[in-house]
Amino acid sequence: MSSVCVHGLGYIGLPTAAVLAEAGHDVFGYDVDVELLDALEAGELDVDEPGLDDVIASALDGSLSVTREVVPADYHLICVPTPLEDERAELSYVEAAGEAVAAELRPGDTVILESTVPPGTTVEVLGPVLERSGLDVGEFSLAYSPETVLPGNVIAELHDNDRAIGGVDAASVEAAVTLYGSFVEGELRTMNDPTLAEFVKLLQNTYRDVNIALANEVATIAADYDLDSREAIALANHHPRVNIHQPGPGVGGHCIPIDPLFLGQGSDRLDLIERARAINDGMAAYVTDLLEGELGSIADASVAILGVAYKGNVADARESPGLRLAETLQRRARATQAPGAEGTGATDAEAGIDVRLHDPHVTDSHLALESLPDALSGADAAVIATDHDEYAALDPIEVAAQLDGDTVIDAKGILDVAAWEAAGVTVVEL
Ligand SMILES: NC(=O)c1ccc[n+]([C@@H]2O[C@H](COP(=O)([O-])OP(=O)(O)OC[C@H]3O[C@@H](n4cnc5c(N)ncnc54)[C@H](O)[C@@H]3O)[C@@H](O)[C@H]2O)c1
Ligand SMILES: CC(=O)N[C@@H]1[C@@H](OP(=O)(O)OP(=O)(O)OC[C@H]2O[C@@H](n3ccc(=O)[nH]c3=O)[C@H](O)[C@@H]2O)O[C@H](CO)[C@@H](O)[C@@H]1O
Repeated sequence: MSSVCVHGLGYIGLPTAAVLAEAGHDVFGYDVDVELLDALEAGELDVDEPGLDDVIASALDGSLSVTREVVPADYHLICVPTPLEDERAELSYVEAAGEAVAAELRPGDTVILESTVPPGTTVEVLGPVLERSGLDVGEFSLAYSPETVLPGNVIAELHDNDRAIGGVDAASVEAAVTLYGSFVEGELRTMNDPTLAEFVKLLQNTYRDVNIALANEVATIAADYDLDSREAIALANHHPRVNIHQPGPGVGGHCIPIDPLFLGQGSDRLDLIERARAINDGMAAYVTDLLEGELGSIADASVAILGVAYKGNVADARESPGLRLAETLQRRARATQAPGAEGTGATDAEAGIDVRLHDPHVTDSHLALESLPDALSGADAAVIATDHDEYAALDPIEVAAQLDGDTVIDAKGILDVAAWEAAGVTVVEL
């Protein structure tokens, strides 16, 4: 077993550190966020992921220790953020982690980058930073191995997913295989090229984004033919080589709306990929059109948005389709009231629209979330923007009694339309 220093104890790094400890390694978890380290040391876990708190708690009782300084280790695993800023991947966190590793790097150690990055980052950005240690690549091992876990199923996927491993040389591949082989039950797919592994990771999320854009466009076309898009997609998917994804109010989360754009960092050939982004982002305007179609005008409407988490049964509201819809409704209402006033910063009250937000999972105090009765009470319409189980289980008779109007836009296709229509609700599905 080896010593492993994990850099970045967020959504990816903390479970990875815990699973490595579970596999018997001596794991040191390092993060620049001191409050996070304090909370971990105090055993105060704030994780929104099934089964994760138990795994982390038992790792902290075992061979996972929180460290306030980067320590020398056989392996350094870098799991720091790589946000998109001004259309570029912000790599300063990777560089900072690289510098901290360089200060402790010893001949024979292995550095593995797990963060999602534009192709070329491991070799062109991280490698040179690590060489500030005085060691050349080759004297230490260097690899890229992307994380592919699905939020909501992290622990299982950490173990079960196949893993791409791209090393700068055979020794780097071998070192990374030894580490991942200690806890991964999926296939380890190795390549002597970190850039290829970086590219493959981006392709996976790009495939999903483009496929969802197809589903979203199909939904708008099906509506023009008065057809149920989900039924049509399900029927089309019976073909052995067809797998169209599901339409929705947009694509959210910290990965899929962002990662495809990383492909554009070293290439100006993105075309379909950028169009897919625009189609997915444009679903907020399409849902707004649907509301206008039902309500006539939204300028003075009260609309309850049910769901600001980016997807069902999670608490993460990053790149939230529900919040994008709220902004789009407000912009459209302003433009409707005073043509040309779009983007002038007029308030809701001036525009007359009342957008209420509800989410049973999200706890962000900045979002002015309302209780479900407050959100629904007297509203002209409700939009299901997230496929939380709680929304699928809503009682149509209760909701119909709370709403003033009778329109529900089911942008996630989770309601039993017959039951809702029997309760007097007009359901518009995507
Ligand atoms: N969240 C996901 O579902 C997911 C899945 C696959 C890949 N990824 C990728 O993994 C990477 C990490 O994502 P995340 O969701 O865990 O992010 P996160 O924001 O949850 O956690 C990152 C952590 O890194 C810490 N950090 C920042 N700079 C640091 C430094 N120099 N040294 C040590 N710690 C530092 C932050 O304080 C934070 O706690 C990103 O590149 C992301 O795109 C995320
Ligand atoms: C290739 C892949 O699987 N990658 C996963 C993805 O995780 P995720 O949680 O971001 O992915 P999704 O569950 O797809 O959700 C994204 C958004 O798309 C909407 N959606 C989804 C399906 C659909 O048919 N129609 C939709 O509209 C959904 O509501 C939500 O807003 O990225 C992680 C980080 O890289 C990966 O680690 C993880 O493997």
